Amino acid sequence: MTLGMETKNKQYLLYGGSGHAKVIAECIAASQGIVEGIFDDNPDLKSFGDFPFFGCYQKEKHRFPLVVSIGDNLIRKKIVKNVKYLFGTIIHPSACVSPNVEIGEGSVIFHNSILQVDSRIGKHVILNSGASVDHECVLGDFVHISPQATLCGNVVVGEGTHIGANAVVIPYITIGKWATIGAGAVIIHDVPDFAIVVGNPGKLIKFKEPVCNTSCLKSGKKRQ
Ligand SMILES: CC(=O)SCCNC(=O)CCNC(=O)[C@H](O)C(C)(C)COP(=O)(O)OP(=O)(O)OC[C@H]1O[C@@H](n2cnc3c(N)ncnc32)[C@H](O)[C@@H]1OP(=O)(O)O
Repeated sequence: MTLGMETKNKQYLLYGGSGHAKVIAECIAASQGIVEGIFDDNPDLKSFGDFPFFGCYQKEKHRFPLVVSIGDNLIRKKIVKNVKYLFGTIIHPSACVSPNVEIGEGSVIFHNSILQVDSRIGKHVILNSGASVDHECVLGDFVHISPQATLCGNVVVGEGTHIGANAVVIPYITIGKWATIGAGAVIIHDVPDFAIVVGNPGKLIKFKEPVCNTSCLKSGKKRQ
């Protein structure tokens, strides 16, 4: 599925002046879309490349689909909760995306990544450069699949989980929510929520502390 035609002349906004934003901007340009401006809440940031820079998020300027251009999954989730609804989905023309997939709003699919048949990816997901998500995978919201990572068929990844660069997950594995898979790990067993797993074969080294779930995000407090 090539979205180049659908994206032509379409206008977008970005939220987050990061390296990740630069890649998203190039994806938009490659699809002949237009970055109309960028928000960033950092008061020290005064400009971002040649793009119109708006500073802090302003609801009234949110007139085009927005992409939260921050790689950190938890920060991305916090931002999404605080902006009005209108999100864009960006797919670089070099990505190989089956026509039989579901892609949630706000998700970005970078250069040369692959998304195979009957996969479902949630909202605000990142498929980074050259990531490969094979048939019938299910990815929750706010997942990040890093460059060159490979999910074999029928892998399930929970909300907010980060799969590190070049990691490999064998078929039928379930990875919990808000977990981290280290760069280069090979995952051959299921991974629990909030776990950090590294190495080949993947070994659980610790759990994230403090553990933070969606209810803590709602209340703005960290779970004890
Ligand atoms: C375009 C982009 O840049 S997208 C971003 C892509 N980013 C990534 O892929 C980064 C993935 N992150 C990692 O691999 C990190 O090392 C993490 C998250 C797994 C661990 O980070 P931390 O929690 O800070 O752990 P820390 O660095 O303290 O390491 C803990 C132990 O695990 C080991 N370890 C850490 N990462 C790895 C890894 N990827 N593979 C093997 N062992 C590892 C460390 O050597 C250390 O071992 P030791 O206790 O025997 O000394």
